[in-house]
Amino acid sequence: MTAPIPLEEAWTRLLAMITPLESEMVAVDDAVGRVLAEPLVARRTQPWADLSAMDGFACAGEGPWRITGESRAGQAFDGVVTSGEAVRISTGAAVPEGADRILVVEEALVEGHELAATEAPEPGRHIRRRGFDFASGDILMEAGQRVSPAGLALARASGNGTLTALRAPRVTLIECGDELVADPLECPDDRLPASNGAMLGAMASQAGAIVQRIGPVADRKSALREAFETARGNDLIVTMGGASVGDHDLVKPVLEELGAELTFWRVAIRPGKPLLVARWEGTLILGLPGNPVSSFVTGKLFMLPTIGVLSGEARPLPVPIPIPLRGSLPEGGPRREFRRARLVDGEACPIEQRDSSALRALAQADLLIDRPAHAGEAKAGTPVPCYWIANGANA
Ligand SMILES: Nc1nc2c(c(=O)[nH]1)N[C@H]1C(S)=C(S)[C@@H](COP(=O)(O)OP(=O)(O)OC[C@H]3O[C@@H](n4cnc5c(N)ncnc54)[C@H](O)[C@@H]3O)O[C@H]1N2
Ligand code: MOO
Repeated sequence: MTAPIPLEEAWTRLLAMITPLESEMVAVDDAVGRVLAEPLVARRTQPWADLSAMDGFACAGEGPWRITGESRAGQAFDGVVTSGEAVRISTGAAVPEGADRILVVEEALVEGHELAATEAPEPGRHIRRRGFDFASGDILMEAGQRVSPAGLALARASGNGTLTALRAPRVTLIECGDELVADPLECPDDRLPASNGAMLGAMASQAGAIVQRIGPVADRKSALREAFETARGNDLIVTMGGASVGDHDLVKPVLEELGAELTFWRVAIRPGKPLLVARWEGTLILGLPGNPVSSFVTGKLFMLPTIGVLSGEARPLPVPIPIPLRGSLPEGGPRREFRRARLVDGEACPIEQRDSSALRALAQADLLIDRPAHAGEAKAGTPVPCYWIANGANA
């Protein structure tokens, strides 16, 4: 048996075997979660004219002024404002030609058509200049960027109805184990409701994948082989469980029988050591360990980046954020460890429970603290690298 490889080497070898998928046109309203294949270019200028940022009066020169009309959002004043004149204006309405300052309603004294100010408005104040946000032809988002809800709004505001994105990856998740039961309401005491498929399925969907789930599959080679055949042709197959060295751990032997090419097996991380990466025809295979926390951590560290590269993400690997430690951490062990932690008052507070089957502690964790192998003791207040996992009270 070969020794587990370091995480960085595992990432390098995994990323090297993934090719991004093809691109297609997508309606912007369906584009959230998709990754741009081409930059998003503005097709209009925003704002289209100088606009008022406040409700009040667009004034020319220092007051007092005479009110000569109104400019509303969507219905601009079509005259010119000359010195000593003003028009009523609403937020988002065009500032008429000649007006050089906005007097807000709260500081206006109106008597009939006469207008004075309790506070003299500064020239230029509360005016949003034409094109200050973006101008037609500007690149607003780069290829490789995932479209967020704000990105969708930007695409619409910039006059785009479609964009070019990579196809969403098709991912099949297979969970295996004789002890697993699909229906949590119908689970005898000596069995276990399957939970990893649902958890990893939700993570994959959130990452933009089209998810199919198979299982729970019995610990029989023929059953597992059949599951792989059903998933054949997908972009990615993720198995959970059966990845270790027990007599019933069948993922590796079945993949070998199917003629899959094993890229590596076992990574020097805790939890998650028995991770397997292979390729079967054009399909990538990730074999995640079955312990639920191990499944989650390897899902975060390997499945999501794989989906990220397939989807076209420019930066698929998780980015650590340094967060000061609450309390201290003892010296690290021989395996690089991902410790669950809560975010409390801006500090990373490690959760005592480290067992890789403990789902309650996982569901309470906001963060994974990345502890290098043989790390020295970390004292209270030391910034430690953390990955945001959004499970806990701050999700
Ligand atoms: N002799 C050794 N034994 C084990 C080693 C080792 O190096 N030598 N590694 C341990 C580590 S670390 C892990 S992690 C596990 C991984 O085992 P498998 O991937 O083969 O997973 P299983 O044995 O099938 O299951 C482990 C555990 O998780 C539960 N499980 C599995 N699938 C699901 C699911 N879909 N939903 C909920 N829970 C699931 C399963 O019931 C087991 O309790 O191996 C160690 N052993
Ligand atoms: O490495 Mo296993 O994933 O700890 O329980």
